[in-house]
Amino acid sequence: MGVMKQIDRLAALGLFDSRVPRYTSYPTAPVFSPNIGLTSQQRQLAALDPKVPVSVYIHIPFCERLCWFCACRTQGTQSLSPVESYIGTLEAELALLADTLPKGLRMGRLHWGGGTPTILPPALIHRLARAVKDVFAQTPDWEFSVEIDPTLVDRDKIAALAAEGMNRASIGIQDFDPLVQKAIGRQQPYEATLACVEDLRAAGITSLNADLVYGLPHQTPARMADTLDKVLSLKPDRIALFGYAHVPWVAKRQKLIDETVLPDDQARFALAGQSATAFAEAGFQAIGIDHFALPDDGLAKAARSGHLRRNFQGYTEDICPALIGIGASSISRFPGGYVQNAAATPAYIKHIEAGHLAGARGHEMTQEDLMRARAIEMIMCDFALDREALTHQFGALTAGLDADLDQVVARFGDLVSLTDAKLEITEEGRPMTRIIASLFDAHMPADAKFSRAS
Ligand SMILES: C=Cc1c2[nH]c(c1C)Cc1[nH]c(c(CCC(=O)O)c1C)Cc1[nH]c(c(C)c1CCC(=O)O)Cc1[nH]c(c(C)c1C=C)C2
Ligand SMILES: C[C@H]1O[C@@H](n2cnc3c(N)ncnc32)[C@H](O)[C@@H]1O
Ligand code: MET
Ligand code: SF4
Repeated sequence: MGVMKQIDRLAALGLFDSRVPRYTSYPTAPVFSPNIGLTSQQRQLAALDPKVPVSVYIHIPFCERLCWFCACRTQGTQSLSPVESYIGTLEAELALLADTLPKGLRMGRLHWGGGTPTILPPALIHRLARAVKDVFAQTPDWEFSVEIDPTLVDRDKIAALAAEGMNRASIGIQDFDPLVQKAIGRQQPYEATLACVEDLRAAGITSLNADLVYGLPHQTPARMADTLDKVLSLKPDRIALFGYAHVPWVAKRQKLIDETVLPDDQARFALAGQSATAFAEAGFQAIGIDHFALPDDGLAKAARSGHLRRNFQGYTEDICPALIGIGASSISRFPGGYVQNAAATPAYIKHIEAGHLAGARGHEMTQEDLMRARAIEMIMCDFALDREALTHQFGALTAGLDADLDQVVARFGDLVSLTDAKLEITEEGRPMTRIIASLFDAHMPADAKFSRAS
């Protein structure tokens, strides 16, 4: 089928009109309830099995510059004093966690995200790392990943992170074109990014991810081609390519984006396709809806063996069943549900200073929720819903999906195939993945104002 024909068909099925979640969790964070908070958090932390290692996520909600396109929970600061005081609050939260968690719990993974963790000077990097390691002993195969802003990092910071054990890194790039950068309020020279990558490799980083965004103002095929060349010349192991989510009603700073120069539906679709082709030609394997990885990278191996998972950071090969989120707006995932810390930094600080943890919203999972969460995760990771595996895990409950499966087939026809064993999304149907996943979402709010599906 020609490109135009495929796009028309997908458009008629709602590709450009649908507003659906990205399913980094199910249920998604917007439907968490304020009735599930501190009490649930304390109970679920205390109930963790100390023999099973956890993942730990720490959120640093500060940046030196605020990029206009960005929908992350973060605030701009020109001074280090709120950052230093925030590290003190994280230390206090970690001490509260130590009082609540079972003794002997270890971490298999540590991730620092944001915002911009590399806003921390070396002394604060060491302080925070020490506070985490005081509470969580490390497993022998412990991994430590950090989100790096190439324009706000230097050799001393990289050396400090490496000394604390950082072995993976993710750098923000978004786009290298000067006109695009100007239109998103983000200046980032290629040379500075290259120097950062060289420093990271010299410091022993074996897995390097680069974040890119398509659908930004002024992006054209020619400018994108140049960005893609530059990104590939940095030799990342993984690439995340996100579709620009324009949600100025959520992220107020996006009001600075000139909507008249945003690529339209067809142009966005073409930019995504052009990028995927360039990555494939460079030897990258496509992973899920928005990631690419070299065949030897752990993410590609996990995808090939059916062990890819989805969490708040996107796709992962992380197998730890629990994730403890620390810091403002961080979400913890427990075997029985989710709890999110107070989202605004001042509110988060108030909770911790009052001497208790900061859980403010959440969701406790029923068996039905757990079954649907796994079904949606399978669709997002494998483009397939393995009915046999689900039935093996959840028994008769899985029959509750039959009506949804019929609806998917009725709506998407030969873009999917359904057998007793599994539902599969065809290559051509893949752009519809989030929309198909949403048909299994029993918590989808009627008035949802999510970002677009394409
Ligand atoms: C690094 C930044 C983050 C990205 N996702 C998250 C973070 C911290 C996780 C996250 N994103 C949203 C929520 C919900 C509630 C909240 O606390 O704000 C959480 C926990 C919402 C959200 N994120 C994006 C949008 C458009 C929204 C609003 C609702 C929706 O449309 O789903 C956009 C977005 N954020 C990130 C990416 C990669 C991305 C879009 C591709 C990173
Ligand atoms: C953590 C990563 O999330 C991506 N990111 C941040 N904000 C948005 C948005 N509005 N739309 C798409 N991607 C976004 C950037 O690529 C960043 O590096
Ligand atoms: N803040 C960093 C950057 O923009 C990391 C990615 S965005 C959370 O480069
Ligand atoms: S893209 Fe990174 S540096 Fe820019 S505002 Fe978002 S978190 Fe901060």
